[in-house]
Amino acid sequence: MPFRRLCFSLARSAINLPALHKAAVPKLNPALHLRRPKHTSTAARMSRHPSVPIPALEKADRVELLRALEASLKCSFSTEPIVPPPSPLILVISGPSGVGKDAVIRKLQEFRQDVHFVVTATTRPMRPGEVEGKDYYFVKKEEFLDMIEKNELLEYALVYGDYKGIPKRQIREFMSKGCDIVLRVDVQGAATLKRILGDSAVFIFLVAENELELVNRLVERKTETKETLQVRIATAREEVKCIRDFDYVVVNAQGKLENATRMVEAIIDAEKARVRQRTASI
Ligand SMILES: Nc1ncnc2c1ncn2[C@@H]1O[C@H](COP(=O)(O)OP(=O)(O)OP(=O)(O)O)[C@@H](O)[C@H]1O
Repeated sequence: MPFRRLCFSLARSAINLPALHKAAVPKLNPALHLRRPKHTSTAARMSRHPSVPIPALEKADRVELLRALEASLKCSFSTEPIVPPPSPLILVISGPSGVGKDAVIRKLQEFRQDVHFVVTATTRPMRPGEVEGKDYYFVKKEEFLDMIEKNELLEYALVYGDYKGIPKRQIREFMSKGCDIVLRVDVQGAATLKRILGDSAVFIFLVAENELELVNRLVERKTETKETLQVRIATAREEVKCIRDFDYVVVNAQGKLENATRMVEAIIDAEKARVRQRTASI
């Protein structure tokens, strides 16, 4: 006998249930039970599912029909959800510098309220338009080293001469609220996170449609010097070779930011529909 049916039978025969987990007892369908006529015969009183002839389907009143079906199957139809709510996800969004990681994440936050972008701590200087606590936590090098010392970071790295790291506390806090978590890391960071989180997180690699567009985007952003531009382009060439280590690749084509963001949303939806859910614990 399936476990759920066994629990239900125990409840029916008034055996003491407190030791059993409450969630294991199916909820009865109130619509059906409220409208049940009172049993009159002794046999009917002895049975909670007296035999009721199944009425003709075309003419039957829906409640009567369901009651008759319950009776013939000798159990009530449960209103418990068939599958539990999906687990919160950890999404790791990575890709070469300038590909549009920040831009996609910003859009994603517009589309979905239940996504929390974990704000990375960094020692790099603030760029024009960036907001403390929203884009990054801008901290001094000494503060960052202190966070490393106290094991407060899930992952950290020295990127182009500046430290970047992911605070663990934020992830725990928002996952416990049922939010999906978005981590934004460079490709080197994604490799580290893969070692730490394995298959418990979803790894997405963002690319431009071609190298020329990526370079254009970096130049347009006007945040780079000639030297850093060269380093970023050379690094991007190497990073693209890592696509195979990711679960998904999303093309963020020129002028198609919304399409790329919708694709990330579709990935989230698909992950939520997985039979074997990923379960991350930090
Ligand atoms: N689909 C797109 N079409 C046109 N421009 C875009 C697109 N996506 C992003 N951009 C622009 O490209 C530039 C780089 O994007 P963004 O800063 O989000 O990249 P990033 O991957 O976060 O870079 P980094 O890793 O260097 O911080 C920004 O000026 C952004 O507005």
